[in-house]
Amino acid sequence: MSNIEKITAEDKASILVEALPYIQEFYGKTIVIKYGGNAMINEELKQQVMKDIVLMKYVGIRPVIIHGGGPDITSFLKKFGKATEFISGLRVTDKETVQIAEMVLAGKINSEIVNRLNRLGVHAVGLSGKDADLIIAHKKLAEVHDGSDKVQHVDIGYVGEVEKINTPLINDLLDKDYVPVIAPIGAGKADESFNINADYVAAEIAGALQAEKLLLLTDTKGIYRDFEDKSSFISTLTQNEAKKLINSGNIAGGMIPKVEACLHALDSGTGKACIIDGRESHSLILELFTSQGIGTEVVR
Ligand SMILES: Nc1ncnc2c1ncn2[C@@H]1O[C@H](COP(=O)(O)OP(=O)(O)O)[C@@H](O)[C@H]1O
Ligand SMILES: CC(=O)N[C@@H](CCC(=O)OP(=O)(O)O)C(=O)O
Repeated sequence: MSNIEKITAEDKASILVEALPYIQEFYGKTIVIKYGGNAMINEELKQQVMKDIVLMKYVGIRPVIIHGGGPDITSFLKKFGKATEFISGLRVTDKETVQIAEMVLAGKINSEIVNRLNRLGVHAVGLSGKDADLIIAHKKLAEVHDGSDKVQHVDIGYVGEVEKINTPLINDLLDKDYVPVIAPIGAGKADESFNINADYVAAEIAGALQAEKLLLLTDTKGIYRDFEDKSSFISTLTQNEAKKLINSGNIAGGMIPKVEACLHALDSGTGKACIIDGRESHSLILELFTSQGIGTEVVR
């Protein structure tokens, strides 16, 4: 007999009733979810994440999905014979790379997520930053930390920084009951495309919408003081500690944009920002509808 079969009818009812205060708290609220490429591991997990989003929608939450797809971009670059390089968690992006990134993010991953959500009974709409100028962007330089207080700025090509979000478009879609699914490609003013780290896009959108929460789904339990030491898990990370850990190199690679994104989202009016484990079954509904705090909450 599986564990779920051992749960009595009374247990099942009390699990549902325990969710009631959280359902009331989030009813009508906007929650921005960043669905990272490293959390898109297998069919079962992908489908669980989709079901969690559908459940959120059906209990009256306004979910907005920003997706990544870094590992898929890397494997397509390889097929085209192109190498991958990251600087401070950002992909070095030449003209061909931005075309491939746009093809993979807007063409492949976005439509896959939209289709899955629609099959599960919500009306999802896929957008890239170019649709109705959803994301206007300009060039971003990478910041390289060398352990001292000095920061070096490095040109990494067609990597963008968000300049403006078409907030009314997202609100219109939410008001009409659609679930927006957004690919992190920015529209440049000279007709160029920009590849933007999805964490930054999610933060800008969470701020623009004054979202209740920003949830970043990734492939670790959250943030560690020392990534090699699993006993150094941090459940609440302050801005001061974040800065120290980035400067010392303890927060590195793809975790840097995530932490910066959380701090920016909080600064621009998002209620809460959390990094949670997208590899854990139903991490979204556990985070939202139970008292079980999972992941790392970033605070000012
Ligand atoms: N201090 C840290 N705590 C947790 N993860 C860290 C830390 N420093 C670096 N990382 C790395 O950041 C990764 C998450 O970023 P990334 O691979 O870009 O994920 P995603 O595809 O979800 O955006 C983790 O898998 C881990 O390797
Ligand atoms: C500039 C930059 O790094 N862009 C990212 C965009 C995709 C992304 O953010 O994907 P994940 O969320 O899966 O990491 C990239 O090219 O990988």
